[in-house]
Amino acid sequence: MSGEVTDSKHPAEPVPTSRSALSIVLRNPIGIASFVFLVLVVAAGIFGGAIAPYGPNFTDLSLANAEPFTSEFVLGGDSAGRDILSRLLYGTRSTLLGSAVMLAVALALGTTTGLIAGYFAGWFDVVGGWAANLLLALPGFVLLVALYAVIGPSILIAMAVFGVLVAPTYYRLVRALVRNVRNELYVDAARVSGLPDTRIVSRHVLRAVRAPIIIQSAFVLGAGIGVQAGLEFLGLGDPTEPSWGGVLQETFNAIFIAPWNLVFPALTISATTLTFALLGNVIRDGLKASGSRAAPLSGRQRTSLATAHSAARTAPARGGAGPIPAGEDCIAVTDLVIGYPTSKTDVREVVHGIDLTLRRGEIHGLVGESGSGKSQTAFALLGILPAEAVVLSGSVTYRGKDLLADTRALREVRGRRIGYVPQEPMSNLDPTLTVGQQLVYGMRATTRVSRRQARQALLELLSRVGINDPQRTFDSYPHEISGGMAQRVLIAGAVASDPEFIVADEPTTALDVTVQAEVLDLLRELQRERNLGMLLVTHNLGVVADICDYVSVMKDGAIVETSSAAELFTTPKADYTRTLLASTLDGAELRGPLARRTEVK
Ligand SMILES: Nc1ncnc2c1ncn2[C@@H]1O[C@H](COP(=O)(O)OP(=O)(O)OP(=O)(O)O)[C@@H](O)[C@H]1O
Repeated sequence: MSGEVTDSKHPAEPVPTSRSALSIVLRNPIGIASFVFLVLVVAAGIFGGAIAPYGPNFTDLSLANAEPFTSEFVLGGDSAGRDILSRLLYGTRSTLLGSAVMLAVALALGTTTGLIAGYFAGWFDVVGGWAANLLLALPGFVLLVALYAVIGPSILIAMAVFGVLVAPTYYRLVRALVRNVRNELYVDAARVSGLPDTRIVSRHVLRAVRAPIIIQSAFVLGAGIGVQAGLEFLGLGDPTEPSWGGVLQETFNAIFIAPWNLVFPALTISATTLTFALLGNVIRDGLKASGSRAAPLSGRQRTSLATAHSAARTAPARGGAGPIPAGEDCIAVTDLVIGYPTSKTDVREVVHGIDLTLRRGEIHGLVGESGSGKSQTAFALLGILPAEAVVLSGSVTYRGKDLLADTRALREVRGRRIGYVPQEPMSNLDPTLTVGQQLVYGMRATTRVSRRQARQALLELLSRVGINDPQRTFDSYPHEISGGMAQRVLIAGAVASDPEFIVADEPTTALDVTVQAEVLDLLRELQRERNLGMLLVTHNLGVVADICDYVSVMKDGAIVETSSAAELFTTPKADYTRTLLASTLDGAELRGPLARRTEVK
């Protein structure tokens, strides 16, 4: 086998999900080329004076407008007889310095104000918005040219002013990002936990804005070099200092005498500008890829991973569900193995070859501690595993078809013959549509009814699932109904297509205790009325005792015991089941009252 297979107890190194900008650059050929080029430019900026063959103002009039590649002047001479290569090398430092000043000003001004406006909003946000709009509306280049009369030939001051003009782009970016982050629940949690705003900003908010700022800075640096060269080309730089734009101007003036001499300063400026843009693109693409979940494997990679994995497996850890019955009225899960790739050749197994049989008319509980693989099993049955998950082996057989292998068969039965009740009712409703719109849409996608018929049937169903004012709920948006109502709505949606089976993934976890009991009653009633088969995923043994007929106990991705609910509670077979039963508080001895403190210090 090409790669090592690891199990959940010995996980391999996780696929990295966030990387530094430098490591992203060094993993990409364009990134490496850009990085090397920029290192050379910076080296030229630092050591330019030492490596230049001549001084910046060395003049040999006999070499005025000398052609490139002469023995004296490698890149030719300008109209005053100065070496173009030496002047470019000397000019690199001022070019980089100018761009660095511009970037520092733009970053300091734009990022700080964007942070304050995004985080605290209020009047600062209003004033900041106006100021940013005003600065963006100014014609920057023209303004810099006009400023020449005031500030004189100082390219550093001109670039600092340009930094002020660029600051609004940072302001807008940072403000928008911070506004998104400040509404996140983890920021609220940090706030209520008493962290001061400065800590919240540095710990949570800055992290979110760091990557976009780096990307933006690459583009801004490129633009800065172009603008600086443009100003110097127009003669607004210091005439006594060599600069890239200055050399461009000098060679441009002699374009009809020595046209080739223009090529090298032009190439230097455009290649550096382009390199910053490429670097920005590489970092952006890299961060996008690493910020998303691990990239799903291709079909071929999945097949070879599954084949290699099957070969490496020794014995399936089957859950003891007994022989799998053939027949119309059941869903049979056989030897299901699910894993998550940790690389292209390695996989972490999270479900280890389980067997499970769901029959119509029965509620089958799937119980186990958190992380034992209950949801993964339920998702596999519905074909809604995360994109990066791989079904390494096994089958889910329904009416003679393997739903894992036959996607068409899966599409035909999912939502029609097998309904789904999710764990988080609110996040499973689209906030932009009314409850009625999405219920009608869902029902018409799975059954052949007119809009009017669907509406009528759904209003009756809403009433059946215990919603007091079906019409009002039907016309409401999800945020206008309670969590309990939302779960009833989803249950109504799941049974609207008259399915044979329902997969319910912890359907009461997100609800309060009284509503939980009502929803469980409702599920039991609907199951009996419609002779439904149900897979009920739960970590609550009380729920199992309440409504399940059969139960499978999962531990570490394997089923350790399957039996009737009555047997499970009276004669549990597996040690783990006994531990699980012993760990419930129900029936435990009451603890005595707290001892009074008699001593007062
Ligand atoms: N997208 C994913 N990538 C990698 N591993 C995952 C992913 N989703 C789930 N897992 C792993 O699969 C295992 C089983 O997860 P699963 O969600 O099925 O547990 P569960 O029993 O339903 O737990 P809970 O009751 O807390 O929902 C866990 O170890 C989990 O870390």
